[in-house]
Amino acid sequence: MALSGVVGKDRGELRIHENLEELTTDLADYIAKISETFVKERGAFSVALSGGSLIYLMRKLCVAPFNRTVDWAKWHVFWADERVVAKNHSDSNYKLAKDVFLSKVPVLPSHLHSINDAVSAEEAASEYEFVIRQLVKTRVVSVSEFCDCPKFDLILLGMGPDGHVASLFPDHRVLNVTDEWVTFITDSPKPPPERITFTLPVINSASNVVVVVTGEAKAGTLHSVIEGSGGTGSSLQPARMVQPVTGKLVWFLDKEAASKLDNAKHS
Ligand SMILES: O=C1O[C@H](COP(=O)(O)O)[C@@H](O)[C@H](O)[C@H]1O
Repeated sequence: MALSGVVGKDRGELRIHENLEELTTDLADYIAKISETFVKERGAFSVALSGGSLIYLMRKLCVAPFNRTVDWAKWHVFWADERVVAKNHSDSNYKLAKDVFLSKVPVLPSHLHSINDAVSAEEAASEYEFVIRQLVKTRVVSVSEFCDCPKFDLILLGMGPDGHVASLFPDHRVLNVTDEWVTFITDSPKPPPERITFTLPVINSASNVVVVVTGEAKAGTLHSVIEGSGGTGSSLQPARMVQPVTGKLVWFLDKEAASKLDNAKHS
């Protein structure tokens, strides 16, 4: 049973789980319910994935009951960030998601919107934005009422120990990009260096944003992001900048990641 709580105005809902077994079940259930809502409402579900530990924590989506109850043919899968490497490279976020769960469910191959891995990071970012713009025109992806941005039904993020989300790293110039949907970096502090990433305005335009954080090693950063100053000096941790304009933000945590949160102690 997850402890649940709502934190400060822009910090969203916390779901704190006793162990990974509970977290993975709750996460799969939550994603399945959001997908059902959007498939009923508009006949499609647009979901953007990240890489890293998040993908392993989504693994229950490909087992019963979710493998049978989710309307996989209506899913359109995107990547909130991707490493600019070949699709069969062990660093590829696409490969990770494909290996761990996408190859085990009936998502249509034409609905897997991965980046072009044969061009430079800059070209891959601009081509990916073009692809998303076409899918906004055909309403596969909704559009924001507030800015020139796509409105994904769900964006799933992990958080690195430094507070990075997608490939938005602390103090990096990409945090200030507001005139592009997808941008690129060639100097990622975490290898590999070349990546594409959704920009903050795109993340904050989504209808739902889920951030999944596990393990004691991230507890200090998580405390700073959720209950502390959100960074050092004048720079905010990227995870703190995740503040959906009208969408819902939910944090899926295990008790180790949440161990430094006052909110967890008092729930
Ligand atoms: O490099 C990346 O790292 C983050 C965090 O990964 P984790 O394994 O510490 O959870 C991930 O969310 C991002 O998509 C990925 O490209």
